[in-house]
Amino acid sequence: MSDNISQKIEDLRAELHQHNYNYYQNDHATISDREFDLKLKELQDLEKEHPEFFDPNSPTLRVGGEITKNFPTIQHQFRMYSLDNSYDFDDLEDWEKRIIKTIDDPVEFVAELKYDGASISIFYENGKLIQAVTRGDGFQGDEITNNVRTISDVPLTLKDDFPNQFFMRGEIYLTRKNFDKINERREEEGLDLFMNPRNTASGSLKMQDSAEVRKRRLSAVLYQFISSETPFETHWELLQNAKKWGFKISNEAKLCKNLEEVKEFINFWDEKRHELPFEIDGIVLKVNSIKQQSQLGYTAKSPRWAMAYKFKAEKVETELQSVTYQVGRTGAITPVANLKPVLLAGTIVKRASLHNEDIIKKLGLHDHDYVYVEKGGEIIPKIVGINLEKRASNSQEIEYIKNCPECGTELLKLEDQAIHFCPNDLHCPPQVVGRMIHYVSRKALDIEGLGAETIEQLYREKLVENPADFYVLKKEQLLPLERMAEKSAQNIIDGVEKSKEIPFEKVLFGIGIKHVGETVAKKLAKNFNTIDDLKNATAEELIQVEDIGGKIAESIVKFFNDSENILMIERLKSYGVQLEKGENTNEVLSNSLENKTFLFTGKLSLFTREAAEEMVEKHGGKNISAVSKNLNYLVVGEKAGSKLKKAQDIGTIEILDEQQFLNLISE
Ligand SMILES: NC(=O)c1ccc[n+]([C@@H]2O[C@H](COP(=O)([O-])OP(=O)(O)OC[C@H]3O[C@@H](n4cnc5c(N)ncnc54)[C@H](O)[C@@H]3O)[C@@H](O)[C@H]2O)c1
Ligand SMILES: [Zn+2]
Repeated sequence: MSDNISQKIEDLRAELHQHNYNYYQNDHATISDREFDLKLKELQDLEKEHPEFFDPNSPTLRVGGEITKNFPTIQHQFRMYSLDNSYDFDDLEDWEKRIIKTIDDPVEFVAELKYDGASISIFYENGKLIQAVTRGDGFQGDEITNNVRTISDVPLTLKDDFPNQFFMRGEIYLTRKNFDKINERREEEGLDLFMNPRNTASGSLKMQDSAEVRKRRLSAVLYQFISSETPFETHWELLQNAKKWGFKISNEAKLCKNLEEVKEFINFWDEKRHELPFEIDGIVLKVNSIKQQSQLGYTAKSPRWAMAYKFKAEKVETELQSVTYQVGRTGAITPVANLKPVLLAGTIVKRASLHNEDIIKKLGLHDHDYVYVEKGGEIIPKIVGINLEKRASNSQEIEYIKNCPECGTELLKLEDQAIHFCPNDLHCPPQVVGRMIHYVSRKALDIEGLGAETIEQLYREKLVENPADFYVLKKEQLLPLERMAEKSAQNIIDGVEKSKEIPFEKVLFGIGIKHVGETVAKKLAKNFNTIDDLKNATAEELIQVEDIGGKIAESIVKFFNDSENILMIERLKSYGVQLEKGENTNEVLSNSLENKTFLFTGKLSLFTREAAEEMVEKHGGKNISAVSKNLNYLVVGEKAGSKLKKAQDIGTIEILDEQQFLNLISE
């Protein structure tokens, strides 16, 4: 008997360690948070009943994360704990009872949203951001200061009457909107989509290149002040003051006099959370009085003075009406479950993604099954189970399609990938349209007036089939189209004409060679002067170029081996599209800094001096080498010395930190 239990405990521990690893290290969970929490609870209960199997390394006693080898490891001066979970009001009442056993005075709570992101601890000294560290295993974490500096919600310098030295803890997260943008871009570039904002935020923080981190447009909220001396008596006052010092504090936090008010807060947000621009997975409750907090103290893993309340993922049952298959613009096939419409988490759900064949098989889905649908960590509703009792006896198992529903071509599946795709990239309608949409997109040829819808129409009318066709479009052909006024038709014609000025590197990106994203296109344009040089390059030669690997090289060679592609290129050339490097490779982004002079000093951490000077030039400004009356802006990094002093003495020079400089050029 006890052998069985010990085995069960060991199994659960091993399984949970693995899930922790998937979740924190790989940013790719394989079970839902709820399932994880249930297993953890099961282990907790078993350990409580059987203290003889105690193990200090059990996942019940440890914070799940770990440090990585990619960043310097920093010991936390104050340990970073996890939170205990509660799932209903009974759990909360039990928690209050435990508190009352220790505390005699009335207890107030601060209720906060539980942002679903990655936690961070940021050290400030004399009002300056010094260091940012991840939670790691709670005792030590990864030092990711440069990455955190790129997040505009995190102040680099403080204002007002801040304490000398302290840590601010908070959550780095991604808004739904920025998450969608990242995925749209990834889709354009033919990359796998990210699963949810949480693991994207957490993964972004672990990138080595902080310039890439900046592009992810992360957000941050700060929710905890930590120091050996606390300047206020309550958590609530600390939050209000932190706001004055310049921190982004959640506007939704609320001071609650008692548990009743806490419950109201929870009920409110359980319903309204879907309207927030970011995801939360629950509510966090904290005892307001700092004195009471220290009386309550900590368990091995979490503070006794705080509690997470986790929302239930809503789950509903509905009928599967059919499975259809979508062909993406890159040829990827996505099976979609069409459902009998049902209300879930505030929206009517009619469809759920089934992702790929393996998932359908794993579910064992039959036609017209009654399925359970959940909106959990993923944005898109998900089928999490089947009500087998309602299955018709003669129902058939869903059989995955063998051919492309759009063009009939036999589908392919790469060994290391779960998805099928249609290899007919030149003639499969969604892929043909996708390629043209990509060509006109902002980062490619940037043809205004030509949106996805118009291109679809033009394609249906057989007016365009590949990007070269845009250049022979006539106004008379456009005018008969639906909702096409004289002016919009002229805009398209003008936009197409203007695209002939777009530089080579963007054209290279635009023609849609698989695996050639924006950055790769830039590298190629640096190394090959003309499209013909690129066409004539062998795979071996291509691999010599920085950042070009075998997969990309192969794809380039394949592209130029296709006669239709060659024909398109020749046509583009004949219409005057830039297919070689122009003389003026220094592209100009704006003239917003015209007549303004800049100088950079000190240790820069958001960008290199070279990159900064390039930015100035691209916006029409000028870099000069010394501080004088002619200088308009001095941008100071860390440890700026004599130049800063001299500039201050002159008095007319505007002094910016790095963030302010970025704000200036993005205005
Ligand atoms: N699906 C999986 O495989 C898997 C694996 C491991 C963990 N998980 C999930 O992660 C949870 C455990 O993660 P955890 O240890 O980070 O605990 P947690 O997410 O349950 O709670 C602690 C964290 O909440 C965050 N937080 C957000 N808003 C906050 C606020 N206002 N105040 C204080 N903290 C706030 C902080 O980052 C803090 O570290 C599990 O309960 C589970 O749901 C899932
Ligand atoms: Zn096809």
